[in-house]
Amino acid sequence: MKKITIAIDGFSSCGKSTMAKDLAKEVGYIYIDSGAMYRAVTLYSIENGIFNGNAIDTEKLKQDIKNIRISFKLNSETGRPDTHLNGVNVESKIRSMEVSSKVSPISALDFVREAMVAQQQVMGKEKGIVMDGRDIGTTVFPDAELKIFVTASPEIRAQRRYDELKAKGQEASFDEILENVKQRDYIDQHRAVSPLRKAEDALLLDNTNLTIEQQKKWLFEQFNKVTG
Ligand SMILES: Nc1ncnc2c1ncn2[C@@H]1O[C@H](COP(=O)(O)OP(=O)(O)OP(=O)(O)O)[C@@H](O)[C@H]1O
Ligand SMILES: Nc1ccn([C@@H]2O[C@H](COP(=O)(O)O)[C@@H](O)[C@H]2O)c(=O)n1
Repeated sequence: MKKITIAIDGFSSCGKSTMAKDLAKEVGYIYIDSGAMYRAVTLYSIENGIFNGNAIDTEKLKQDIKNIRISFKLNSETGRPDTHLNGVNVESKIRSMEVSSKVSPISALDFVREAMVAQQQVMGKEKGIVMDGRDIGTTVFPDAELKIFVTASPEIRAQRRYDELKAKGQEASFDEILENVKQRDYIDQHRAVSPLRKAEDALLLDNTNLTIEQQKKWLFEQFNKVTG
């Protein structure tokens, strides 16, 4: 069967990667979490003195960006790809609240986006890929055969993230998570370069009242409609 490109965009913590991973596994496609790439650049910036408080040394990051290598390696225990930054597994570190609170200003920088989008387009050039993010259907793969835009209420998104962190035994504050979700949505929607928005030809999915199984079934149906 001819392979297609699938772009899943939407607001933070609304279930994009859950849907994308499940579909990719089901149909044997590559899965790429583009948010993990921006998170890895943010972690690099935190660890290499590019942040002074919330101020970003953009000149240093501009020089360093070509030395930031991001790759994904399958974790045999979780069955999911782990993010590696310059050869080091940073999957756990990039999910911290510190990275979450700093990632949107980093991802708003034009030269950072240029570098990430170029890498993402190389990853998807053979098709057979499911990529989730904010600008996949609008900028990275504007010709994707299947585009989905996911949304859910901020409160339910924060609750899901809170439950996830609690289940992992990590410290979490619901209010802090809700604030972060709203703040990232705002910055992501209002940045000058590739702001978060629904592509005109994307299908809208509000999963506020859907279970993981229901949204999985819905996505699989959309995939079957496109691939025939
Ligand atoms: N329909 C759903 N009902 C309940 N929980 C869900 C649903 N979809 C996803 N989740 C859970 O919500 C949390 C966030 O989901 P996920 O990480 O897939 O979101 P995301 O949109 O990829 O987030 P991010 O923007 O941070 O990349 C996870 O714990 C996931 O298991
Ligand atoms: N295509 C993308 C993907 C992500 N971002 C930025 O990264 C942040 C973290 O992404 P998550 O998917 O892990 O939540 C996100 O808030 C965006 O700022 C992006 O700009 N483009």
